Amino acid sequence: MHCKDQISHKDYQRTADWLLSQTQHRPKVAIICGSGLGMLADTLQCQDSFKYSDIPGFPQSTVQGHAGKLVFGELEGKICVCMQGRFHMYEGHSLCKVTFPVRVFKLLGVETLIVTNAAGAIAESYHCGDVMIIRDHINFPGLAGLNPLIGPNDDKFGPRFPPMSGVYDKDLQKLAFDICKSMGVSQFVQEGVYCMVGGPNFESVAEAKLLYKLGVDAVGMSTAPEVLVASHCGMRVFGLSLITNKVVKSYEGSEPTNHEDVLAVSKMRSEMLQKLISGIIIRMDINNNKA
Ligand SMILES: O=P(O)(O)O[C@@H]1C[C@H](O)[C@@H](CO)O1
Ligand SMILES: Nc1nc2[nH]cnc2c(=O)[nH]1
Repeated sequence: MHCKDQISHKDYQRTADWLLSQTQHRPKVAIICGSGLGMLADTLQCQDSFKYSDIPGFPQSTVQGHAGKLVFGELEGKICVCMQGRFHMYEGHSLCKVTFPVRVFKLLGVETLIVTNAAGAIAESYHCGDVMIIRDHINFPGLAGLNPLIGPNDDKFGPRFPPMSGVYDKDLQKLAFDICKSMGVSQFVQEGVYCMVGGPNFESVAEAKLLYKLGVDAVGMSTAPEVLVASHCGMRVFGLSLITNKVVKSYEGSEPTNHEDVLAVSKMRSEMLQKLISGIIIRMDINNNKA
């Protein structure tokens, strides 16, 4: 299926040019914040902040826990741009709209994309409040033909047939582990496979059992499209899932999942995630990385 919104290179460029005319910041790192995780932007100094509704061409956020602001700022000399709120397919956005900011970031000069999300645990050993470093993903909508890269390929961004093996940068994963160790929070840290489903409903028991059999560790409703588009245009990618709930895999006696609990757990872990992500950004140079 072809993306229903045709977006041309000029459209991305127009938004990028507008942002470049409004801020002196020239970010090398972009962060997309998941549900309830937008306070990561508060770590940035010398902020320039724009409501999505004021940015030409930008989609609008509709989900509780997604503030709908783009924040530019500095973290110990590293210039970053942070999305306080992302766009989801289940809000009715086409995947081109969901991933629109990523291509704009590329045109701003961003080289590294950090994505965070709230996700439900499928793995038995995971607990609420754990942080999962994403090793790989399963893009369920993509496997069924819902993919932001469908349609004419824009060669200025990347190739027609991009590889998706090794998308999540190994050096950044190792750096994240090291930082968690030095923060003394290794006991909360997992590493695994994130699966994107379309949402907005949480999983039925049978779906949860299926995901378990497929080797999924955590399930959510986002992230894979942004990661695909970032990787297609040559960005380095790092991703974190905050485990906000255990997905119900039994017909006996479990509490159903709800968005309020997702937001409550996000709030509980917000400080740790802030420290972890700022640590990664600050130490990227030490590891001789690109940003
Ligand atoms: O934006 P993310 O993926 O963090 O949000 C997750 C998926 C749904 O939007 C919401 C469900 O509570 O949290
Ligand atoms: N699909 C899905 N998305 C989530 N986001 C946060 N928790 C969940 C969950 O259990 N399932």
